Amino acid sequence: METNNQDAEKLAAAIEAVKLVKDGYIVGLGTGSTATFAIKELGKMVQQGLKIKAAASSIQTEALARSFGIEIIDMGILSSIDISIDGADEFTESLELIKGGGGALFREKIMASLSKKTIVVTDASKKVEQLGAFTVPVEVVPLAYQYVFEQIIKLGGKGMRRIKNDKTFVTDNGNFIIDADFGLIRKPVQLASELNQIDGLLAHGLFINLTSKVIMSQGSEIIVFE
Ligand SMILES: O=C(CO)[C@H](O)[C@H](O)COP(=O)(O)O
Repeated sequence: METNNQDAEKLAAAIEAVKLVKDGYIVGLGTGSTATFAIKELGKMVQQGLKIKAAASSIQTEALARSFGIEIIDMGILSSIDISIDGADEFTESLELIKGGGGALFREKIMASLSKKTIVVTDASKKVEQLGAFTVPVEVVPLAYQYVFEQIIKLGGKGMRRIKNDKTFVTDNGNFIIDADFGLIRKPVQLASELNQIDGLLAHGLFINLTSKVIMSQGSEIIVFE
């Protein structure tokens, strides 16, 4: 369960991250509760005159950004994004992440790939020694569902179809999510590369070499990993 303290940490990390946004930037907007704090802060800055355009990593984020008057551009026409700000479900000091708890991993991964700088904002609960306490979300094209599910088992994982409100969760791209439990992940680079080879698997939540900086808030302290 989220605590007020966790929310205060998320807000503090978000406030620190938005300081890196400059006039004229194209900004990538993440998805989730921590990214939401950053979007709201950026919204205030836009209302005070900051000139930015933004690419959104989910339909929900796009609606929130527009509600603050942030101009949205289609990510599909961009060849680069100046900076993106997003959350994470887990991160290590070597800037490897698990993302996708909110189901936006595919767009978030494309956004991070396009970004000159990707800033991850977190509270202190997200820092781990080794990834894997959080299951790895895997976005799968529905017709490949059973095939991908069985490939995950072959890699030593246990898959679970994501369900929300008693129904199969459907991503913004019309796909399903398998939450794959690989236990503690000793070789995230190897696992990421094995998952990348599965046909029908659109994206997985292991984000390797995609993060410039993690801004973590812990109590009244801001700690930066880069
Ligand atoms: O990857 C994500 C969404 O797909 C989020 O960034 C991640 O789930 C963290 O969310 P929150 O900030 O709510 O803890």
